[in-house]
Amino acid sequence: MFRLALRTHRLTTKPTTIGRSLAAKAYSRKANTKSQMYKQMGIRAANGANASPIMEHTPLLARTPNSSSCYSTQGSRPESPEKAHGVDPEEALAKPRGSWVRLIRLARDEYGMLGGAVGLLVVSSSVTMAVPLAMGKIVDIVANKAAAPWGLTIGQMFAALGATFVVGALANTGRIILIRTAGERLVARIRSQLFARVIQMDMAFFDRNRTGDLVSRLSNDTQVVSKSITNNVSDGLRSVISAAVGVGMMVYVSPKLTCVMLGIVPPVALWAVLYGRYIKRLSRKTQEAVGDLTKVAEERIAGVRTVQMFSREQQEARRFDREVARILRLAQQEAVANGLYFGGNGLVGNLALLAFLGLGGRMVLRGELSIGDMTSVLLYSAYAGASLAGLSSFYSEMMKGVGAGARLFYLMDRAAAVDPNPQGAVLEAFSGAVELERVGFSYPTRPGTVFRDLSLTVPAGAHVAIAGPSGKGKSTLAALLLRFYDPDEGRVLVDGHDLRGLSLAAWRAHLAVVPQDPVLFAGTIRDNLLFGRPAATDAELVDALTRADAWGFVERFPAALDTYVGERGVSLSGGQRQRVAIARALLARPRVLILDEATSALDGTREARVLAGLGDLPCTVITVAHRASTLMKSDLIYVLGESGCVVESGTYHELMGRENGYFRRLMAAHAGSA
Ligand SMILES: Nc1ncnc2c1ncn2[C@@H]1O[C@H](COP(=O)(O)OP(=O)(O)OP(=O)(O)O)[C@@H](O)[C@H]1O
Repeated sequence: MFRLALRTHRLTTKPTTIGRSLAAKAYSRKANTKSQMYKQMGIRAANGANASPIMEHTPLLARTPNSSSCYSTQGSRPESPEKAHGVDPEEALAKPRGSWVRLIRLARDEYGMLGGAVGLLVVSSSVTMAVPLAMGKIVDIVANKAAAPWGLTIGQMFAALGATFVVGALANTGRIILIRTAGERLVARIRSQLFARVIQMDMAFFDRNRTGDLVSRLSNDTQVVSKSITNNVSDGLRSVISAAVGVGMMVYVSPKLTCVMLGIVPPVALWAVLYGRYIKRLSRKTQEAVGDLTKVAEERIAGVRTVQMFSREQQEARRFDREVARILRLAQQEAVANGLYFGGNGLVGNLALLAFLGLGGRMVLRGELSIGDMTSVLLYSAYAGASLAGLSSFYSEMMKGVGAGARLFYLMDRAAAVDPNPQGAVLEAFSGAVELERVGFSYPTRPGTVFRDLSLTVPAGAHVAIAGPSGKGKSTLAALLLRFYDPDEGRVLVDGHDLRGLSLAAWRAHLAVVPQDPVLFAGTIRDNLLFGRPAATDAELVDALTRADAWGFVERFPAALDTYVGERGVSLSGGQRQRVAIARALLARPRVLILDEATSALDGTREARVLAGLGDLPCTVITVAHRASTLMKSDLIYVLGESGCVVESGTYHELMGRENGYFRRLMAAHAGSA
């Protein structure tokens, strides 16, 4: 079934190409010499006029590392300080992106709801603002035996006031429901958009940013932002309405008293602006600190086995405490700022009240003002004063939102270092031939060069192995083929096309990589396999597991394919995880399969069974391996050396036959250490 499916795969690989590459591969296993293999693959001999890239490269590769023209630059440049704590250096250099206008625009899909809420707010605020006037009238009715306004009886006046309050309460209820709903919808939308952005970021981004910080942005920052433009805007508008109506009514009742009370506005406004700016800075720092805290918690809980293995629970608890203390310090700074701000405001308000009572009392005594009017102005000024405080807290909350928003906008705006080129070419008939042409590469977070002038060719359908000492770039090759990174120099070619010209998603569909420590997702074995190809049937799952020598143990689990594998696949052994990951890769029907020490946890017999299961696959297989048993099965081996380029290439027997050859010494060292 699986084989049938492979044949009908949508990749319309030319039958002749497959046939030729398979025949070449089959033959090459029997062939004793490299020249026979190349000949069969249709590649001309090394000394021919039109030698293939492999053969052009061979004389260089045949040199020992000392004689190689490649020279080591690894670590030659000073390493950039990698991010250990706090902000991604790239982000720190990015221009500030948060502005309140942009923040408000985030909520454009909720403008309707927010508009409705504003309408209801006007109703409820109008009701609230009618209270002081009504109070003043009641005081005058009681103190001066004045008549109720508009010819109403006192009973009717109380009934009308009661009805007005009910309308106000209903409007307030509606406002709160609309605002909360708009806020939650906004959080949900920003989270979805942000996650979709983050999951598409290039690997350099993930090298710099840690999971916990990104999770914190998705959970905390989104909430701060949403609150600042829903609840906060609503409260701010209520303050604006209260302040405007309050001041208007004060002017209407007594312009003279109003002037005294308005004298406090300029200092309070200045105080509020200073406070808001301070809070904005503090908010950004707090969000970063919360990000770091989440980072530490996430990493240490995920790695709890290692923590306990080294009995480092206390140490890690202390590390967490340090992060908690950092947030606490920032919260304390905010508390002090808060206290000073509101304490100062209260003092100014009370001093203004004293001035008001002095002047107002004198006016009442002189008969310039009734007690009821003085009561009204007093209540309106209390409302207006509270609104001023509300306005400044609106400003500081907005600034908090701008601070948190900057962290979100950075993610939304960041251009991918690797262009996914969605309009790029799609290789419908990809043969599986891969070539690296004079590739130079260093990781963006670590300038020391990994590859310099690296060239190698992997013929279609061949089984090629990459060998070399640890840390010389074997896994990096897979990363370049996946376009997790683009080379700094040179090109990666597939069927002669530069990878950068291809649609990234379409290209990756041709490729499957199984790393040494593959990650399985929390779920069942079936869920994990279907990740490779969601439409696969059970028979195809079993076939892929059989090829990966995994069906034997899966079948014996009581729940078989429906066995839960735990987070990152922890409830499987390392070897079982590797084999399930190989099966998952096979289900993706790749034209190029990269096994990056993907069988390292298996014993020799099991590894041989897995490799035998892959033997007749119509795809190019690139294996990163140290073991002689794996390397022996390859048609061609490229050996990466100290110099960041290929130092030798050939079949296993050719390379082992070289007196004092690099590969031979490498294998001897490996055998010695094994
Ligand atoms: N994401 C990364 N960011 C920065 N440097 C990296 C990254 N991944 C690998 N490196 C560095 O690049 C170099 C090559 O690493 P790579 O993993 O390709 O080596 P390798 O040959 O596969 O090693 P091994 O045999 O130990 O698996 C190493 O010096 C490594 O420290």
